[in-house]
Amino acid sequence: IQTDRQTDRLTDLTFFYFFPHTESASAREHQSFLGFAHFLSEFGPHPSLPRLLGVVTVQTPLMIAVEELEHRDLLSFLWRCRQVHDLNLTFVLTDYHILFLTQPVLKSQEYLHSKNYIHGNVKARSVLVGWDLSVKLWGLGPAYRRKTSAGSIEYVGDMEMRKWQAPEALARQPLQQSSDIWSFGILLYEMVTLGEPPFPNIIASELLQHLQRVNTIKRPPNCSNTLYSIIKSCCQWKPMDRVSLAELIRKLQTKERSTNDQAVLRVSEPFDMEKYMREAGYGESLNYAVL
Ligand SMILES: Nc1ncnc2c1ncn2[C@@H]1O[C@H](COP(=O)(O)OP(=O)(O)OP(=O)(O)O)[C@@H](O)[C@H]1O
Repeated sequence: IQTDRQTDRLTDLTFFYFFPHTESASAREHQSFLGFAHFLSEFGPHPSLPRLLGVVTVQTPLMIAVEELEHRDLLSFLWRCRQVHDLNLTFVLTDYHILFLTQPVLKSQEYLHSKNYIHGNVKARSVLVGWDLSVKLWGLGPAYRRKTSAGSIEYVGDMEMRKWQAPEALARQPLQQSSDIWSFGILLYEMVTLGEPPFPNIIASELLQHLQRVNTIKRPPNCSNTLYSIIKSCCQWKPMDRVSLAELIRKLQTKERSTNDQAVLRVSEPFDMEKYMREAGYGESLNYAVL
């Protein structure tokens, strides 16, 4: 871990995490911030993870500096892609983009799994998008919290994570690598719908019972057969029935070469943040500060 002596080398393409956030931050939170920095440094560089540029440890505010990805998180990027009339933002997404943009997410999952980590928080908000549409997987907070809870059974306490979680996680069983595959299927759903919340009509606390009945996620409107079949191969109730990571990467690569690049994904309804928060499950935890 580097010290603040390195900061003058950092460029303006740097995203900083600061500590403390509040004056009442405890010593435990201080340790946890440094622990998280150390956790990030253990991964080493990978093309599909944001680069850790340095950490200020010797004086407050403590800082973690990571490579900045200019379009920020994929969820807000998807919302901006709805505004096709906005001349400053001329991105239009097709199935091709979905197949192409999500492959780095799988590559970073593969890397984490090879190091015996489960990401546990795969969703559009955990993915960062660069100016050149490079994509990197972030959102490693829950993986760190699981590591520090020393092998106790991980329970998805946070309501706002539930809509992305595999049934076994909702049922308070330990996460498996294939739990990340389920969440990847939900991420594809978010992309096809340009950032709609998954399971919009189901209350997050009742999602497990819902999945017990239907076993998978409903086809989103306008979703192609190709994409829906990939989503379903990820979102299988039984972990062992889910497609493997290697197979999924192969599938995406093959489909990317043959898919229709013409049909632009669109959403007719204007975006409504309050509705999103409610339907994504944030409303139940009253955590409106997250976005
Ligand atoms: N390296 C980065 N480059 C650009 N934007 C970033 C970067 N890291 C975070 N952001 C932006 O800041 C927001 C908050 O990031 P942060 O990592 O604090 O998320 P969080 O809600 O705490 O996530 P978690 O689910 O990991 O707890 C992200 O949604 C994203 O828009």
